[in-house]
Amino acid sequence: MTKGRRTAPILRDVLRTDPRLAATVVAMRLAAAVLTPLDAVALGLLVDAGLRGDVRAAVGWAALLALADVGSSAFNHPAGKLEMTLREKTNFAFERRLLRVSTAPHTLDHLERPEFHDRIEQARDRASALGDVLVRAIALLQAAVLMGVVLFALASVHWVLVALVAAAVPAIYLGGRGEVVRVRGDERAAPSLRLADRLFGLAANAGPAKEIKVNRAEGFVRDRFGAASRRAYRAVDAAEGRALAFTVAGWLAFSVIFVLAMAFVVREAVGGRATPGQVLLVLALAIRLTEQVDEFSGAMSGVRRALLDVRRLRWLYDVGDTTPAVPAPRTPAASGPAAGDIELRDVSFRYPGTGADILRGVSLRLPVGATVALVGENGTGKTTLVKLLCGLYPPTGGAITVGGTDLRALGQERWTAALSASFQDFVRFELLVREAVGVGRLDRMDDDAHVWDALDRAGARPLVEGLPHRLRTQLGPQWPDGVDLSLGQWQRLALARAMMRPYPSLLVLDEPSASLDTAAEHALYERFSRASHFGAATSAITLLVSHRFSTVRMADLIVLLRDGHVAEVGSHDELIQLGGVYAELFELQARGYR
Ligand SMILES: Nc1ncnc2c1ncn2[C@@H]1O[C@H](COP(=O)(O)OP(=O)(O)OP(=O)(O)O)[C@@H](O)[C@H]1O
Repeated sequence: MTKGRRTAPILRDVLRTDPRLAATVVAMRLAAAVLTPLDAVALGLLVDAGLRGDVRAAVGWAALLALADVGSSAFNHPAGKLEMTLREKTNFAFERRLLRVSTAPHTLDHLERPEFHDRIEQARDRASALGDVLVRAIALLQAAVLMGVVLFALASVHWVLVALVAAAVPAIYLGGRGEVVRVRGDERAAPSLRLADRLFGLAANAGPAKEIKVNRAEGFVRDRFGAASRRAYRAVDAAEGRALAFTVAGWLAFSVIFVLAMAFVVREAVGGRATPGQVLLVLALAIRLTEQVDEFSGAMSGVRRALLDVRRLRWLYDVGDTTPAVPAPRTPAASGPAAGDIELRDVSFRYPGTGADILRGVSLRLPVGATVALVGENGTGKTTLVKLLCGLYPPTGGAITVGGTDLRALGQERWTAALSASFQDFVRFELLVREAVGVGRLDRMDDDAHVWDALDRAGARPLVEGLPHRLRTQLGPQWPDGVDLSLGQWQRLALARAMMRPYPSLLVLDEPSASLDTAAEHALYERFSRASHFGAATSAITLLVSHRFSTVRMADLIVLLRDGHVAEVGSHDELIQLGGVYAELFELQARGYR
């Protein structure tokens, strides 16, 4: 497909964002473009009428002068405001598309691929280009129409004066070249500016500033910030110097013609072939033209720059090629319940774009109703295995089945609906408490009794009862009346979120108590161990990832991962009897607590 054809749908979308608003802005800008040079025409005619002693005509031209001046401001000013709205609306429409692209795949791997992530980030940075392209194109149209009116008015005095408009062409061209040089300078400065921005964020935000202060690294950050900003401005200053040379050359050419045109019209007036009003008219039009040279070259390079950015966004429209599809199921789509024993058969996994298998030959059966604990050293692949079980990645080798059905045949949507999970790096949803918990099951978000039940199951009721507006408390200190929570309190809400689905087929608790205090952790596991806890009561499989062996020991089945494969499996007693790595680690931790 050609470049033009692939850019066209983007531009069409830009126009479709709010066509009525866009048409209003265009109409206002065009009206202003016609009215603006009319003031020069009215001024010239007013002077001539005055010199003739024709008071009625003078009053008429004065009225036109006032109308042209007031009218052009009356159109231009609100048009500027409407353009801001148009730009914002276009940005939002684009961000909606970006969000759709990022969230469309059911799997996670596209988000973890650095090149996809970079592209999304860059696309977001360029989102303003779409609004810009429209607004700049309108500015270009306005400048072109205005110059057309000026050309017509000059020609009405004498055809030679058309040279004045012709002289604007090299000035516009050289001004445009200057803009291109400026843009390149900005691009060269961008990495240093980005670095300076990140460094500023490190020093000025409470979170990272803690570490900076404790390590006495303020001077280091300040020096790096200074060096990065100096680098950025060196690039910008050099570009400004060259751009200025282009602009000055353009203006010199225009000024020479300007002076010659004025000399010509004055000579015509002296010879009685032009009136004083026409001299004034040409002078006023030349001034208008001077303003437009700047406008036109600015708008032209703006459109060019925005189009360049728009072209870089074309991949979003071909996103079907860039987001990896979940491999086609080997078996036909299943229709039975997404429940039953989970079985992993010789599962291996490698993150996209990496060279090593993180999981190798993992074979396991997770029986219905069981609590299975996954243990192992840092980086052995526990969270990776959890992501596979949640269907966030398809295995690169082997298969995962639920009740005998391959997860891929089950369909990610159905499997996600049967899952519930709370992750170690839980999200702090800065919403109302009811919503932050209700996200766990959207169709019951507004059911207060259901939310309270989930809070009960996560042991978070006392926390919410202590908040100023209970379920209706706004979370997040930067919102009006928003409250902040401690890390452990946020984790309790994350747990409650996982409890919104009381009967999942798989409940994943990845380090669910990492931020909980001892009493809260104890209460949590008490609740789990009661009545062979949750799993047996609901036929869910509970998968627990934890480094706390005192917690792990109550699981029905303990799986020890080592270097991406299953090293030991069994109950606590069996593994202690085995006297292997689990027994060693358990003993080590138990000794630590004595
Ligand atoms: N998105 C990713 N892309 C590439 N490699 C990854 C990705 N996520 C994790 N890894 C790598 O996979 C390995 C296993 O990571 P994983 O998070 O599964 O370990 P873990 O056992 O859960 O560790 P921990 O106990 O520290 O939470 C690590 O070497 C890690 O660097």
